[in-house]
Amino acid sequence: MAPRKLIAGNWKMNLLKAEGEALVRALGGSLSGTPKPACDVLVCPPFTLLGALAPLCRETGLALGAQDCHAKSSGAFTGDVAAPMLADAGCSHVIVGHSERRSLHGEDNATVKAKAEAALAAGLVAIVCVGETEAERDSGKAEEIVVAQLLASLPQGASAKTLVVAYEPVWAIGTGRTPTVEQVADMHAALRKALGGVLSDAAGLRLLYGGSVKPGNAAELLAVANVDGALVGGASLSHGDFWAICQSCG
Ligand SMILES: O=C[C@H](O)COP(=O)(O)O
Repeated sequence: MAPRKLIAGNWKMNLLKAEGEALVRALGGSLSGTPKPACDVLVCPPFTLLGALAPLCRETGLALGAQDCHAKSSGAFTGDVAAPMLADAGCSHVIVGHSERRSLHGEDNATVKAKAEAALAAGLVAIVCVGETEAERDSGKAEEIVVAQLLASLPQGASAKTLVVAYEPVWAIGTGRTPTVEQVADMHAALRKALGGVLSDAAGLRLLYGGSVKPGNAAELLAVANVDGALVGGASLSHGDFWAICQSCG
């Protein structure tokens, strides 16, 4: 049986406290109404808002996640945040290896794997992101490249309960462009197959699609085989848009 869908909002470096609280209250209000969406809903605000939003999320049934963590559990790493600190702040999830971390902060697969292992050790679910650049897509080898990226980024000891994988084509992030449903289906099938070779419960692992998910394309993308949810950037900053995407799960 396919896993229950997960719609995750990655706020990136956006929203101040009052705006974040208003968004979480609005989402919580929608979640408590009917009909209930056929998905779990996760918000990933900036670090500074986690403490303030944790009680609100708990009250309203929203899951709370962070956008990154350090690979070490403590130490002299000025400006970084450790996975146990995120758990302590009330997070259940953390995104690691987002393409913006990979490209703007030079994070390679080994770093992403170490961060994901730190997340698991702290009791968090790691959302490991992978995806090809436009040049890699044009080379005709996108599936091969992304599968290799995933296998090199996977934490030791992961299971469907502790790991989520997000496929985000770099060229689709924030651009308004999306792959065809066939391209998404082929990539997700390839990722599921590769995961099947290393995890005994790969069938139950959530594989998210991310990259320009909007209310207008969410239903089509979420209906693709092996797509178990979405990682939403820009559209997660609007209650109306994000909630419409959640409702697209059925
Ligand atoms: O983490 C989210 C992705 O980077 C997608 O961002 P986007 O929905 O703004 O394209």
